[in-house]
Amino acid sequence: MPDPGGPTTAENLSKEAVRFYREQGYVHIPRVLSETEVTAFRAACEEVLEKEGREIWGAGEDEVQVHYVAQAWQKHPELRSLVLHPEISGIALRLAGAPLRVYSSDILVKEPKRTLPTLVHDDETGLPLNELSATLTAWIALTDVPVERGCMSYVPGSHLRAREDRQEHMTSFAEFRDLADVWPDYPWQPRVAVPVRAGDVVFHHCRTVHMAEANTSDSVRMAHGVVYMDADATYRPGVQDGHLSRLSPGDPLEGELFPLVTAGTRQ
Ligand SMILES: O=C(O)CCC(=O)C(=O)O
Ligand SMILES: [Fe+3]
Repeated sequence: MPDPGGPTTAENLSKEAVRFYREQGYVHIPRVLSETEVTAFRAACEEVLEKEGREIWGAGEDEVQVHYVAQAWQKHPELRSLVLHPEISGIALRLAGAPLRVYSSDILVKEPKRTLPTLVHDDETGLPLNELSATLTAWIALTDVPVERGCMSYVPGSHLRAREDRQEHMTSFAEFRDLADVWPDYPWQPRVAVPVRAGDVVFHHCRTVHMAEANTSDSVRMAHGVVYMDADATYRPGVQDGHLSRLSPGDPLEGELFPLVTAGTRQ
């Protein structure tokens, strides 16, 4: 895909990038954040990590895939402005081609030398939501992430696979099925590793199969994952839905905890 060279904005995002995303289920958008923004957002993530502590994605302290802080955007004003960043959310809107709301944001850390690969999954399985069609994740790099530091990899076109090859939902982690069980063709699919520089963003559809490498480098990998959901998504009891406990099944997710993303407005 031609690279325009300067910063990528919601306005100058190419039609090729949108087409690539719709066909492949992911797209790497270079230079969305400036160096100054990366420094500020990374500092905010470090403050939240320090203050809130972090949870483990993985089997235990010796088998960490990722350290994370959930709902991070509600824990620091700077991170609220990251999830509502006009270019990131504006690009998400153009890729999705449908109205979106912020669902969640996670700080995603892989410590050097001691983190395992992130397991193969798609995001739909773990989202406690109905009515997903355009829902996507913006994976925002706040450090350089070459392959050796734990970059993301994607199975191109996997968001378009048949329903019988997907685990659409789970109500507990015990239900989680290995992807090769769910999708017998998975082991023969190509995977594309996407190394990124700080300030780049990779977007992926909620059904796109993805994973991340281990961090075998000497320094930390810091990223921020923002899930932008279909604006009319409703609650479907599932995993990691403690923050939705005031909702009943089928309720819309609205209001200030799930802000609508609007093109071109700084909020
Ligand atoms: O950061 C990682 O290693 C995994 C992140 C992920 O799965 C996601 O953002 O959907
Ligand atoms: Fe994911």
